[in-house]
Amino acid sequence: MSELVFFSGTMDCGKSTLALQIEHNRSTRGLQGMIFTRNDRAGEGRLSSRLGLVTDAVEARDGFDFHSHLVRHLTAGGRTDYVIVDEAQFLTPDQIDQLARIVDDLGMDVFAFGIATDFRTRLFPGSQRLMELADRIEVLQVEALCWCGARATHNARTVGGKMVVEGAQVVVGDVGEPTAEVGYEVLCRRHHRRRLTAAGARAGALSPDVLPVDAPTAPHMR
Ligand SMILES: Nc1ncnc2c1ncn2[C@@H]1O[C@H](COP(=O)(O)OP(=O)(O)O)[C@@H](O)[C@H]1O
Ligand SMILES: Cc1cn([C@H]2C[C@H](O)[C@@H](COP(=O)(O)O)O2)c(=O)[nH]c1=O
Repeated sequence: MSELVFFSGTMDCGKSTLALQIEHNRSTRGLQGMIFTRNDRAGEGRLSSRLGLVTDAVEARDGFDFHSHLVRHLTAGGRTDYVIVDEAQFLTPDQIDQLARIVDDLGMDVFAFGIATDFRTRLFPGSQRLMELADRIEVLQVEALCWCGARATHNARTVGGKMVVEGAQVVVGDVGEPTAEVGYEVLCRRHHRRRLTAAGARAGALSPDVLPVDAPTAPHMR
């Protein structure tokens, strides 16, 4: 029975790497995949992983119809056994419905990869629809870590190095580039709520305002 599977996790937890591994394992067994993406950092029509692997993909622009694309391909004599979609959070709910139709009407597995929530901790519309329709939701096993060492569960956006909670939902960017105008950092919920990034924590530790270590501790803080 074919399935719509949503592989979800924070930024930088290995989603694109897993997409490329699934593609590799299936294609080396003679299966034929159709790979889609939208707004990959490596540019149009590319699916890239931070491990350095990259492959060509069909860019799903605004108004792109996945189901019609597959039907046209099959009608022209093409073959497709499974579908991979990276950066699925950027798709519209209608496009996710098209992916479900590919599973149900064309009998293909569809593997969709994406982050669930944006920098404000709100679901992306495409991810919300995937959660509503997917046969299975898989949370990636490799833990991206917050600077404090806890599992990172949320994505923070920084502008000029400072964490922000307002702005456009979609701004393509990367983690680990603190000098970029717009950057991202994965955090645990506690530090996302407190808006405390690694740079903020470092600055706090160096601040002359912090109490000396031998200062008496108030009872409620012990
Ligand atoms: N130099 C490296 N050595 C080993 N693993 C790395 C290296 N750089 C990145 N990675 C791994 O790649 C993961 C990011 O993979 P990627 O597929 O690009 O993530 P995602 O698509 O979820 O944003 C990191 O969590 C890390 O495990
Ligand atoms: C949190 C958040 C992220 N984005 C963008 C930034 C990246 O281009 C992608 C996520 O890519 P990854 O392969 O999962 O690292 O999404 C965004 O546009 N808006 C956001 O709120």
